[in-house]
Amino acid sequence: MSKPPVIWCVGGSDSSAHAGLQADLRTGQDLGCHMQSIVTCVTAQNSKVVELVEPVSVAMFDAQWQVLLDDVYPQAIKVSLLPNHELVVACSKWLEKIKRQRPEINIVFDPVMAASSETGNRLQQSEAAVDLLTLMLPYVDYITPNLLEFEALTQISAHQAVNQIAFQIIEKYGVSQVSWLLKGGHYADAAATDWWFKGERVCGFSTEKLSVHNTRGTGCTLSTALSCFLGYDYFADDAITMAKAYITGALKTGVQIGQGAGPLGRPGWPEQIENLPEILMANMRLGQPLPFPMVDVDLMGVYPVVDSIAWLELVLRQGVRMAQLRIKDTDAVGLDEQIQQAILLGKTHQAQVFINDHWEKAIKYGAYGVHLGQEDLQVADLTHIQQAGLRLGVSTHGYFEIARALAFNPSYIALGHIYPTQTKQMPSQPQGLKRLQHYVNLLKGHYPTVAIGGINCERFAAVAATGVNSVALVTAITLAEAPERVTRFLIGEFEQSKEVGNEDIS
Ligand SMILES: Cc1ncc(COP(=O)(O)OP(=O)(O)O)c(N)n1
Ligand SMILES: Cc1nc(C(=O)O)sc1CCOP(=O)(O)O
Repeated sequence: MSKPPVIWCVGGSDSSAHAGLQADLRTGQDLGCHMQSIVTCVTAQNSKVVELVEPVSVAMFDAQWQVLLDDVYPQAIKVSLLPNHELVVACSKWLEKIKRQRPEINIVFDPVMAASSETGNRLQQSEAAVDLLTLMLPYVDYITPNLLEFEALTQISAHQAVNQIAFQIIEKYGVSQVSWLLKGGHYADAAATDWWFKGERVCGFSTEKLSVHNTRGTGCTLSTALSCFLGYDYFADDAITMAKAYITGALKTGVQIGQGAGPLGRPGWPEQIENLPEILMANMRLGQPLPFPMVDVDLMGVYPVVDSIAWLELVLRQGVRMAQLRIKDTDAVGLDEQIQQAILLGKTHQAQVFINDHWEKAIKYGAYGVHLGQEDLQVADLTHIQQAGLRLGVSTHGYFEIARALAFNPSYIALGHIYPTQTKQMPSQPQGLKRLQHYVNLLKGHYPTVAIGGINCERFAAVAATGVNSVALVTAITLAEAPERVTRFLIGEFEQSKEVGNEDIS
């Protein structure tokens, strides 16, 4: 069994366990991480009041860091409540040391200043906020203030255009490694949009604002979930998408414990498609409100992606019912003729033949569907493709791209790349089977799925066993010694995996 990521949480003990370290530990446990803690203070609080806050001594604080460091390095560190100035100074020294030794460890800082319970003491002495950013920002990768914390710490108004906020963050703190995640729960909008600022990059993660009562620990839970997903090595945009989906699920499952607002639920790995945020980006085209026509899922299965009519004919003759013509050269001789022949072959074999990239020609000649990458989605005339009755397949490489693709209501979603591939230079690491399984679980019953990238005869059965609707292959077929036999073998394997899947259900 693979080891769980180790995540350190630096923060205060909350006797009610609605927020603070107790909420952090439950979140990490829920996401399969091993959580370790560095206590900054003990608080006596319940769902209604913060009665007393007692910081630990700097000696105790240092001893916790040292003893953990003597034993193991974490994959990520989440820092939250630092109740006084001495502990802010001590924490920044530890972070400096760790960043010097292991710059790859992600540091997430949730600058807690006050509890959201109705009455009581401030959690952080006001003098601790002085120099907080100066001391912490050099070592932090993510900072996750809510609107009130953001304005109090930066003196930048959160009530202005997001490009203006981005500009002022750069003006004040320079362009750095720091990602600012400005949480939108306190805005008086119908939507809860968290804005991510990193240098000039601005991106919104938006969900409908939920009208729920049990909201204690929202900030702790979001920042811990983010730390956990970073600990699993997800990219920043994927980890933020997942953390937002997680917090939405947690808000929906909150429980009334005590007399004030109760704690959030712990909804497990984000696999509910309705909890994925809508992605908002400048210059990103709006989604496609009407769905594209559906594909016939029963005809999906083995999905060869080939670059010539000869190959297309070969695979269709073996019984393949879904295939793609992928000719990357826009100036290829006879491109129009090849696309027309591909469409005709699809009709002859009653197969779903997709055309990669060349959407205008696909429309012109009446193709069954087109397959587009994320960049193509920004430039292709999707309304025209849809009105012409073509299906749309979309490439994705993680949660962020999946969330973005959903706005277009595509006919299927391709998930890549699962294994290392020789066919194409990929900017990211292979996803592997575990991530594929999560994506399939997320999309099942909503969108047909296709796995692609490095899938060969040996790996095929394990990929099919995830329940993915289709497996796309290039070299497993085109470099095979006996491509006809391999294609038929894979068709048989896929049919068998469906039978096993059906047995599982019954
Ligand atoms: C089924 C399937 N999935 C992914 C791709 C890759 O498409 P794209 O992102 O457009 O990259 P190129 O194919 O253009 O390299 C695909 N073609 N088919
Ligand atoms: C064309 C393509 N797209 C990918 C993606 O992840 O989007 S991976 C890939 C190459 C697939 O080829 P092979 O089966 O030879 O590895």
